[in-house]
Amino acid sequence: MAVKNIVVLISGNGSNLQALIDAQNTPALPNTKIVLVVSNRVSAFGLTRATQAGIPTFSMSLKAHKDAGKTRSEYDVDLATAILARFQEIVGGPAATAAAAVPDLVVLAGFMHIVSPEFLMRFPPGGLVNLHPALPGEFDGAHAIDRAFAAFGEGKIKRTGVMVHRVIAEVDRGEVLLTEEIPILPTDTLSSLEDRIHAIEHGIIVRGVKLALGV
Ligand SMILES: Nc1nc2c(c(=O)[nH]1)N[C@@H](CN(C=O)c1ccc(C(=O)N[C@@H](CCC(=O)O)C(=O)O)cc1)CN2
Ligand SMILES: NCC(=O)N[C@@H]1O[C@H](COP(=O)([O-])[O-])[C@@H](O)[C@H]1O
Repeated sequence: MAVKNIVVLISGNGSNLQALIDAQNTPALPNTKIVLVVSNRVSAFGLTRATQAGIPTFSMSLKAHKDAGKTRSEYDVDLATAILARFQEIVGGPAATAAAAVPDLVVLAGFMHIVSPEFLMRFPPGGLVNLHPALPGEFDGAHAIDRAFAAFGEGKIKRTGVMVHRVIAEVDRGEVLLTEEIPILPTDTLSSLEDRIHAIEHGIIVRGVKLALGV
């Protein structure tokens, strides 16, 4: 069976990317290869992780696009175009087949940019998944862990969680592939909760990608 080619989008530390790097082409994530890592922040340490693993990378900054007088929509088109062009260079093969090549899956692993329909329409439907540190329908968007901890402090919740979901235009509302509840303990600080969530994320992202690829 042909190897499943994965592109990972990041914005920061890349600990979830590292979990995928470590799992690729192992029984946890069989017959897979991360072929490209892309960041919207040039300073993302995840780019270093990818380079250390021998994985090609590039970054594209929204700020640089805006400084050049380009719109957010133009950034999204340019980003998708660059991802596909670089992917086709890497995947190779005869020009005709290379041009048709698209990633088997694009994984948003801490990618802190809301992608527009102009971006999504350039990839196969269902071809992107996202890891989000909250339960379905709760704390959509950025800073989900902080918001969950604040809600716990107000007595509104006693647990939070993480999920892997398909990416659609509506943020964090795509089909849920995997979810896991995480209790919030009375002794928790924001930091201890973050640590427990991150540890669970590193497992669920691998299982979620495995599920999404059907490997
Ligand atoms: N169209 C979609 N785009 C993205 C999704 C999605 O489900 N649909 N998931 C997010 C990941 N994410 C939560 O899981 C998320 C990331 C970032 C933001 C956000 O508010 N970003 C701001 C910039 C914030 C910053 O730069 O620190 C923005 O894009 O203006 C919300 C949710 C990935 N994209
Ligand atoms: N809304 C998306 C979001 O908040 N994603 C979160 O960013 C972190 C990235 O960590 P990493 O760079 O170490 O993988 C992870 O906690 C992930 O759930």
